[in-house]
Parts: sequence; C-alpha cells; structure tokens
Amino acid sequence: MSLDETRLVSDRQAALDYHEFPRPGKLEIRATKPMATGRDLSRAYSPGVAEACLEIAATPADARRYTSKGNLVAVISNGTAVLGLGNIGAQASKPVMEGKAVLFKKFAGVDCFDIEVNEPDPERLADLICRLEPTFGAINLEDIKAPDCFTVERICRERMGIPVFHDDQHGTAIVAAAAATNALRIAGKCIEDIRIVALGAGAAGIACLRMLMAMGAPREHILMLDSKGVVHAGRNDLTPEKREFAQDTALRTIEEALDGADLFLGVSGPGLLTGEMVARMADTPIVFALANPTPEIMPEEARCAAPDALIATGRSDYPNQVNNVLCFPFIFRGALDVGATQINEAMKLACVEAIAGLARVPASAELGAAYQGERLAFGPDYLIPKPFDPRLLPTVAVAVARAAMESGVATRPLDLDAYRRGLEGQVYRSALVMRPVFEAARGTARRIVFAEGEDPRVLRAVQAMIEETGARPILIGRPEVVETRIEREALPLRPGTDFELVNPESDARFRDYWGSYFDLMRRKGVSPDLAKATLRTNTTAIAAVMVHRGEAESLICGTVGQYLWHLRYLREVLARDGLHPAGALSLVILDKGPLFVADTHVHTEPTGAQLAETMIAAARHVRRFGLIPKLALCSGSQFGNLDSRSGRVAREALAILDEVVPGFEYEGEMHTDAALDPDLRERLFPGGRLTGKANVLVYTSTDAAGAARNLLKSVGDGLEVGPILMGMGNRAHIVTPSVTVRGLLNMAALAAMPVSSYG
Ligand SMILES: NC(=O)C1=CN([C@@H]2O[C@H](COP(=O)(O)OP(=O)(O)OC[C@H]3O[C@@H](n4cnc5c(N)ncnc54)[C@H](OP(=O)(O)O)[C@@H]3O)[C@@H](O)[C@H]2O)C=CC1
Ligand SMILES: CC(=O)C(=O)O
Ligand SMILES: [Mg+2]
Repeated sequence: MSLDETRLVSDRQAALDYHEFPRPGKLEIRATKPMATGRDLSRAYSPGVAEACLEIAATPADARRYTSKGNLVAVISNGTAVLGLGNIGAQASKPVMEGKAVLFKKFAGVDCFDIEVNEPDPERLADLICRLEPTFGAINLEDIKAPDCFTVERICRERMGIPVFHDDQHGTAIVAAAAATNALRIAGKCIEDIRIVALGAGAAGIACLRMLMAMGAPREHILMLDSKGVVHAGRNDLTPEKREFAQDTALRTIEEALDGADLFLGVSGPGLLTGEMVARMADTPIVFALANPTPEIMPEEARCAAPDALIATGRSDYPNQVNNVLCFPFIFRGALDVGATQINEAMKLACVEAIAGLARVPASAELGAAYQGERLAFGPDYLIPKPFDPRLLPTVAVAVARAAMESGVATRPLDLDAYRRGLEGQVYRSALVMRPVFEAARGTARRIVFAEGEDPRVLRAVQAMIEETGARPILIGRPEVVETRIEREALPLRPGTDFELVNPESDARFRDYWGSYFDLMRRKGVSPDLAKATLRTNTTAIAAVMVHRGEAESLICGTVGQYLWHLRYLREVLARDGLHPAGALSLVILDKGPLFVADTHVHTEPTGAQLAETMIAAARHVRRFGLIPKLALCSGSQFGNLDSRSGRVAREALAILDEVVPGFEYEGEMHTDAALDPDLRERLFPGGRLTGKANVLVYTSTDAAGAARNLLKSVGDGLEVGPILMGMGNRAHIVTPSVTVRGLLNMAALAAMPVSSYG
C-alpha cells in the first residue's frame, strides 16, 4: 500500500472511530432542570407539569415560555441527496443530520432534534413536517433532492407559522454569495459584467444562481448545466426551476460553456471539472468547487491550470471553505431570538453582507489562536471567514435579527445593542464580566507599554486593544523582529502610526533611561555600569522606567519569566509615593459565575497586616467589575479551631479589619467549602456576618491561593482575568506565561482604566 493509501485507510478508520467511541453517535439529551428530590419530580412531572400544560392550552404562544420550543430546531431529511453521495436513504443520512445538530449547538447554542424520515414523496413529507409545528421553533430541511425540495419547502412555508429554511438551497447560496462578493473585489470584476457557469442544477445550484441574480448578475450571463449538459431552451426535460435559467444557446458541453467564463460554481458531484477546463476560463478565474465531500476539482489541480485562480471548496482542509456551516447556526439564532415567522430575502441578504464583511476586517485574537500558522488576512486564500470565527455569532445573528425586525417578520423585537452584548458574552466568556472595565477604558487614551513587544500574542492583543479601547500602545522590541511577526500574523499594524516602538538595543532615550534607573537605585548598590547593563537587557526595567518618567501610564509584562522576577524591578522603580504591591488578584470566570482569588503571587506567606491590606484592595477591585465584594478568609483552620500559622494570621487580619470597619462583607477563617456554601457555614458558625456565597477567596499563602486559582482554571474550566497587581495605582501588571491573547487584551483594558475609576 502506498503512503497515500495508508493515510486514506487510517483517516477513514479515525472517522469511523470518532462516530463509534466512546459511545455511538454524536449527540445526547440533557435535562436542564434538577431532578434530585420528590419535590423536583412532582414539579417536572405529575402533578406540577399540568400547570404548564394548562397555561399553554390557554395561550399557545406560552409554549416558548414553558418548554424548549423557542430554541429547538428540527433538522429533517429523507436522505435523497445526502452531501454529494446521492440518494443513500434516510437511515444512512443520520450521521450528517446529527452533525448539523452538533454544529447548531456548538456554534450558536441552538438545540436540535435530527429527524430522518422514510418518505420519498415530497407532498407527504411536507404534510408530515407541517404536523411537527407544536414541537419546534424552526425547521431546517436538509439533503432533500431537487426538485422535490422546492415542493417540500413551498408547502411548509405556506402552512407553517415558523421559519422553514432549506439549508442546501439558502445556506449554500448565502455563503457562496458572500465568497463571490469578496472574490470579485479581489479580481477587480463587477457582478454585472461576469460570465457564470454553474455545474449542478439542483437545490444548491438553483438557489445560488437566484442569489447571484438578486445581487446583480444578469440572467443572460449565466449558463447552467445538469447531468445532461447545458440547460438550454431546446430541452423538453426541464423542471420549472431549471427552465428559469434555460438559455437560447448552441453550447452543449461544460468545455464549451467554460470558454472565457469568470466564475465556475460547482454544486454537482466529485471530479467533474478538469484542469484543461479551468484553463479555458477568463483571467483570474473564480473556481468554487463546492461538492461534498469530494469537490468537482481538487484545489491543487485548479491552481496548476490557472495560477491566479481564486479557489474555494466545501472542505475544511483547504483555504476558503464555502460551506453552509458559516450560515445556518447564526441565521437560525437571529430568527429564533426575534420570534421570526419566516426567514425572508432581507434576512438572507443581511447574512451575505455580514459574512462577507467579516472576512475583510482583521481576524480576532481568538481566531488567530485557533488557526495558528494560517494567514488570516483578506486575500485569495482568505475570501471568507473561518467556521470557528467567534465574531460570526454576534455579527450574523444581530444582522439577521435587525433585518427581521425591519422587514416586519419579528414577533419579539429586541434591543439589538443588548442582544449583541449577550451574544458576545456567550462566545467570549469574559466579555460580560469585563464590559464595565472596557467601558471605563474607552476613550482614556492612556499609554500602555508592553515589555515583551515581540511576542505574537502581544501583537494580536495590541491590534484588538486599538479597536476596543482608546488606549495607546507602546511596544518594546527589536523593530525587524516586530515587523516580521506582524507580517507573519497578517496584522494591519503599522509601527509609528498604530503604536510607538522602543528598540531595547538602540533607543535614543537609552541614556535618559539608565540615568533615571541609576538615580533611583544608586543608594541600593547599583553602579552606573550595572544600571546600563540592566536597561540594555531587561525590558521590564525599561517599561518601569518609562512609566516612572511619565512616558507611559501603565505597563504589562510577564509573558515570559517568573512573576517575582518581574515584581522585583517594578518594586525598585515604581513602589514609591505611597504605592507598593498589595497582592495579586485573579478573577476566574466559571460557568457558575465569577470567583476572585487572592493573593496568588505577591506575599508568599503574608503577615496579618499584609492579608488585611490585600483584602481591602481586593474589595476595591471587585467593585470595578460592578460586583459587590463578599470576602472569605480561607484556611485549614476554621473559626479558631487550629493554632496554625495560617489560622493565626487569618485571625490577625480579621482583627485589623474589625478595627478599620472597611465597608464590605468579610468573614473567616474557614475552609473553602464553607466560604462557598452558606448552609454549611451556618451549621458550623451560626450568625456569621457573611451573607450568601463568598465571591472573593483570600488565602494565607500564595501556595494555597495559586493552587485554588489553578484548580479553578484546569478542573473547573475557568477563564482567568489577571493576575491583577494591586496597590500600584494601576501603573503595572504582571501576566503569567500561559496568558492568551484575550487574557492580554483584558489586562490591557484594566491597565487602560482611568485612575479615577481605578480608585
Ligand atoms: N459546500 C456546501 O455548503 C454545499 C455543498 N453542496 C454540494 O452540492 C452538491 C449538490 O447538492 P444538492 O444541490 O443538494 O443536490 P441535488 O441532488 O439537489 O442536485 C444535484 C445536481 O447535480 C447535478 N449532477 C449530478 N451529477 C452530475 C454530472 N455528472 N454532471 C453534471 N451535473 C450533475 C444533478 O443533475 P440532474 O438535475 O440532471 O440530476 C443535479 O442538478 C452535493 O455534492 C453537495 O454536497 C450542497 C449544499 C451545500
Ligand atoms: C454542506 C451540505 O449541506 C452538503 O454538502 O449537503
Ligand atoms: Mg446538505
């Protein structure tokens, strides 16, 4: 067996194993309500369930209120045109329908039942689907062959009061139209002028061409082919949909049709296009070979025939995946959320514009991380966003919701700004919690210096920071390295315009910087030579000196190296005029909400006074997130039961706070479970002054706080914002080497907050 054959066999087996193990299929159903007690049982089922039934019987629209209907879509197929595999039957289509259901859920939080029906007759199939309306909020028809799909969709749309959307028609048409819009821009051609050849006159082919016409393509510039060749006026075997595109032409074959064509649209079957055919097309031909799983032509062959071709396929293993997955999760999300009664032309066109537009703006931080090593800059290999682009959900769903509202099909109009924020909160878990911080940071124009300016994560974060805050970045790094990495990451950043660059090897200000450092450190054993050496080799020291000299308002360092190493230089330069490190606070965002942990890094084994200071600082910081601080002092000792170091310092801190009366809730010392479980705490220590669950856990050593933070991140799947360095007047923050681009962006937003709101 050749290497390629071996790889094929192993890929095939891997795909089968994926479906079979650890349990068959790709889906399960989960309950969303507790079912642990007899009381739960009597509410979920008889007798309590009757109350919900009666409400719905009286007001049918309340089905959305008391059942999952409002977020439930049926993915329905009869298996007559499954991918490009043909009529393989309903049962064999189930993996595709389960797959669609998974994508609905993962990309847009939409719940789905996949329904495979043994019903080849379109009218009977439509009748069956219409009778499912009580169960679902919307219907996604899938892989039903043409022309039956047109009949099924028409009947369902006429009879049902919920959106019915045949994805192979409209989802494909939307995504292909978005990609065509961008490809034409790059090729410098206008849709009104180009010649289009479509191979495939089925569900996808007809809908794609109708969409291109809605965007301005003249019908007489389009040639359509089916399995019998060119669809021309002399044929008497045409369905009404094909007849719509029949031309009065002498051309009969695909070769003849492609002579001088600008756009090939393949939605037919595998391997039907050859390199010779592509070579007959116009300059900069657009070749969309969208048949799944094997396209009409493999990209390598098309590229070989026309090196400047703009090529797309339906597959994820090549650039430009033109696949309806870029559309269906998001168009249904928007339609369901505004209670749309249908998905109309305005909603589809809004979707085209939203998807096409996303490819033309710089990729987000998360996307860069998800597709590392790929160039995500608008161009021949990036005509269309990637399916994992987190911007798709908020951008497309909001565009669809707006179009539904404006075109009068929304029964539950929304505040679209709030809607967008909610969706952003779903994709960027930190977005909701961080919103008050980003809002305070906007327009402050604070200058933030990044000590490790050559790190690609920093470059991506800086790009996002320019877009999302008013802050002005300064990078410390060698210009040639920074520029090469900007180019490699395909970022539109321009040194000098978008950010200031400080070259640690030769900056005109070097003399001033080491001089400042020497002045600060001369009585702490630092000689001029040592000051020069430090400022030549240590970018954290340079950043700190810049903040000290007023050339920047805040700094961020720590993407490499140890926390305490960085802290040493920040202390030396910036801990003056009453500022000193008061602890490090980590915010960990969990599914159940945010939880803060302190002190994770600064005081290895704090005294009682240091702990009390950390707690006061932590409470102040928590308020900046719009939250009410509730602090628990956590220890192995519980309400005075151990004479350990930890118990003693916790009690000392408590006594200090009692004297200060700091104006927030605190209690201690206690085990972590008592901090988080008010009932347990009440049993152990009735009448304590902490109410409810603590949201700030303060530990008596960085060992314990660090362990709690790491467990929340790794086992609790928490997303960290921080560590936030407290006590330094928001003049410096030290991240940790595991920081992500989003993590750096969050820290940049914190650093950009004005000192007034920083408190
Ligand atoms: N990338 C994407 O997002 C999507 C891709 N697709 C792909 O598009 C293809 C078609 O899907 P769909 O429209 O749903 O299926 P249909 O069954 O509705 O249509 C198939 C069309 O292809 C034509 N065809 C079949 N064989 C040939 C051939 N040898 N030469 C010329 N035309 C041929 C058929 O011709 P005839 O009318 O004479 O039978 C028919 O018009 C599939 O491969 C599917 O995977 C579909 C949806 C989305
Ligand atoms: C992607 C899709 O829906 C198809 O190929 O049928
Ligand atoms: Mg399909």
